[in-house]
Amino acid sequence: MADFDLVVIGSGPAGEWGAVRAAMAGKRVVVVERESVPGGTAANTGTIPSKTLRETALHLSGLKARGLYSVETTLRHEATVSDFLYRERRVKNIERERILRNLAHHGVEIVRGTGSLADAHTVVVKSESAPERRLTGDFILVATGSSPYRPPLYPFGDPRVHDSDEVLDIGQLPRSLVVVGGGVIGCEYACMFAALGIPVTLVEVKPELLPFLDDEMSALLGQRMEALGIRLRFGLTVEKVDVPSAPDAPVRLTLSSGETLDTDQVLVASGRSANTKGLGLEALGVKVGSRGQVEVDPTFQTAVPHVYAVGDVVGFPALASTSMEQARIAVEHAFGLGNTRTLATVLPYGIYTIPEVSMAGETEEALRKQQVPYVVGRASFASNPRGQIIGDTHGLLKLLFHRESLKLLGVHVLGEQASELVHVGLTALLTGATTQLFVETCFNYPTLSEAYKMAAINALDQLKQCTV
Ligand SMILES: Cc1cc2nc3c(=O)[nH]c(=O)nc-3n(C[C@H](O)[C@H](O)[C@H](O)COP(=O)(O)OP(=O)(O)OC[C@H]3O[C@@H](n4cnc5c(N)ncnc54)[C@H](O)[C@@H]3O)c2cc1C
Ligand SMILES: NC(=O)c1ccc[n+]([C@@H]2O[C@H](COP(=O)([O-])OP(=O)(O)OC[C@H]3O[C@@H](n4cnc5c(N)ncnc54)[C@H](O)[C@@H]3O)[C@@H](O)[C@H]2O)c1
Repeated sequence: MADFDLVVIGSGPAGEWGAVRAAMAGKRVVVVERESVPGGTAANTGTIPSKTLRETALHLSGLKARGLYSVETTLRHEATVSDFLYRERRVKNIERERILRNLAHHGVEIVRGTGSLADAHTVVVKSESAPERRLTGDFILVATGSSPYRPPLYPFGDPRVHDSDEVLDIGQLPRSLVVVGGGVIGCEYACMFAALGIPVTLVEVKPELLPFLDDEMSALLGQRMEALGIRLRFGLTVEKVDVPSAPDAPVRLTLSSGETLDTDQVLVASGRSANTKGLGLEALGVKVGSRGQVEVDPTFQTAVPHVYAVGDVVGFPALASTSMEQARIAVEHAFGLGNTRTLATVLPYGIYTIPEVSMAGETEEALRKQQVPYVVGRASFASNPRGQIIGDTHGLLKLLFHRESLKLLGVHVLGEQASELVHVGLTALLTGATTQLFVETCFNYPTLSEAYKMAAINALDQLKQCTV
């Protein structure tokens, strides 16, 4: 008999929730983690730290007060790096403790060390502080996550050049910053540093920000980022990086256009690679892609039936939210638990820029491509009493409905609380709701959620079907 029913490699959101789901069903579970702290990217270098820093940046900058009092406040005081990082350190420690409690509460053992697969049922764990261990399991869950991709052009290791892990260890706030990559990480950090009053330039090789967003929302986000003081340079890449030896001298980046940018610090956010190196997956017959991502079927089973892989290690969408769900589905599939067979068909995206953007379902561009007839309903936060009260007058809720059935097809929000607000629309999408749901629902007043009713009425108005 194997030592465990399930051996999990990695204690990020995928590993934690996969382990807990199996343990809740009475399975014997062990989690192998190579770091001295649990929680992976989500707790330590990604989700939780960056979202905490966003709140700190908003607080230190007094930015929220600007909309309320129409005053151009500068920083409440000259923020130091320890001001900036103080809450980030606190919140991530609390999250690490929560994970340890959660695993202990469900009787999940944690083994410290780097895991690799010796065969399809055996994980070898190596660490500098303990003898090698061999853990056998009926099933193996690979949840090893991802790491920042480091293009060879950049001299990482220099205190002025960071990836998204190292930016959490900066010695001092930059006097100016160039962010390379206008993906989610690049946009979120560009906004945070700009909110602190730091001049930020963002260089993105594509012609727009976050092309998976609805075009209107992507353009609106770009406008709001420019209003925050961020210089957006699209369709360009960095071709040369000169880092002078004098620590105070600026770093010089030469762009593909020939333009040069002198900057105090650089943040490179040009994608991530899956953590599969040294795991021994290929030797077992498990396929991995160009950035290391493991190939899985919709139940997250690899080519080796009792080896599953979930979270960032399988690539897109590479979110903490989806990683946890993938782990639940994999474990339920492995042990024949529950009824869920695949990941939900509609997934939300929450982007914690300033302002936030969130979406679920289809974009206008996708509907046009599929030749689906649709009508758009918009409600601006400026015409929403709560929007006026909180001073967020640039926000927008945009709903896409099928032109004939009036079924909701897509929800897009930009503004304060967008990543929370989207859930009303997400639930409506998952239940196949139409405009009727929003028109007939009594929303709390004054709230931003009430914008759903206004957007639905706006859509009906355009079809001349308004009944209210
Ligand atoms: C800056 C940033 C901001 C983000 N913001 C958000 C957000 O707002 N919302 C959102 O949903 N997602 C966000 N993400 C993405 C999110 O953090 C990841 O999708 C999520 O952490 C993936 O979870 P995971 O469990 O697959 O991997 P990870 O969290 O990376 O955990 C993997 C774990 O496996 C361990 N490990 C790796 N190899 C081995 C080995 N051989 N042996 C033992 N242990 C090993 C690692 O040490 C790590 O602890 C963000 C990411 C970044 C970088
Ligand atoms: N709120 C959230 O959900 C959240 C927040 C942060 C990160 N994440 C996750 O983290 C992952 C990684 O994010 P990321 O932003 O690093 O990667 P990404 O792949 O999403 O974006 C990288 C961007 O860099 C650009 N780029 C690549 N090389 C370039 C170059 N040489 N010059 C200029 N631009 C270049 C790409 O065109 C792309 O837009 C994402 O998959 C995302 O799911 C999620």
